[in-house]
Amino acid sequence: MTGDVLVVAGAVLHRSRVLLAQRDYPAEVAGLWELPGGKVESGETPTQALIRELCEELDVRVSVGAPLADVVTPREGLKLVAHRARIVSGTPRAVEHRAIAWVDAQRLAELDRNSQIVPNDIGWIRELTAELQVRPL
Ligand SMILES: Nc1nc2c([nH]c(=O)n2[C@H]2C[C@H](O)[C@@H](COP(=O)(O)OP(=O)(O)OP(=O)(O)O)O2)c(=O)[nH]1
Repeated sequence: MTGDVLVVAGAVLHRSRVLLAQRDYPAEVAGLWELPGGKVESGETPTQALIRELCEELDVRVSVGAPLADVVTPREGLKLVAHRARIVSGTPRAVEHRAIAWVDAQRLAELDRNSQIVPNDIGWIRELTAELQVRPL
């Protein structure tokens, strides 16, 4: 349907870790961790939007891979998808977030247990936790 908002997030993977970003706003989610990303703008593909967002938010160039299984629809008119991504150039830094962190499966599970993940992302985090456990250190 036109007018729907699509948000694309990146599961940036390196060996057995994924890059998480800590939100600084709004108050309800400030301090919680998410996959970086943002809204797909008109005329963009989700891949193009993710490349742009990760450049703006992390100051890196990425290549975009396969989507995670979970498609999240927190409310009507809003859909969230996540794609695996890899850094092809640059060193990530928190341009728009409070902090960023490379997180392994154990730390990811701990953040989930402690309710430190934004609620919409929990399906992705569980999928990633399982995936990171079988990736080479
Ligand atoms: N980026 C991102 N947004 C998420 C995640 N989970 C989740 O519910 N969201 C929501 C929060 C926001 O309502 C929306 C994306 O907003 P945003 O502020 O990151 O994106 P943006 O840069 O395009 O937005 P804007 O502030 O320029 O309007 O999706 C996630 O893992 N990553």
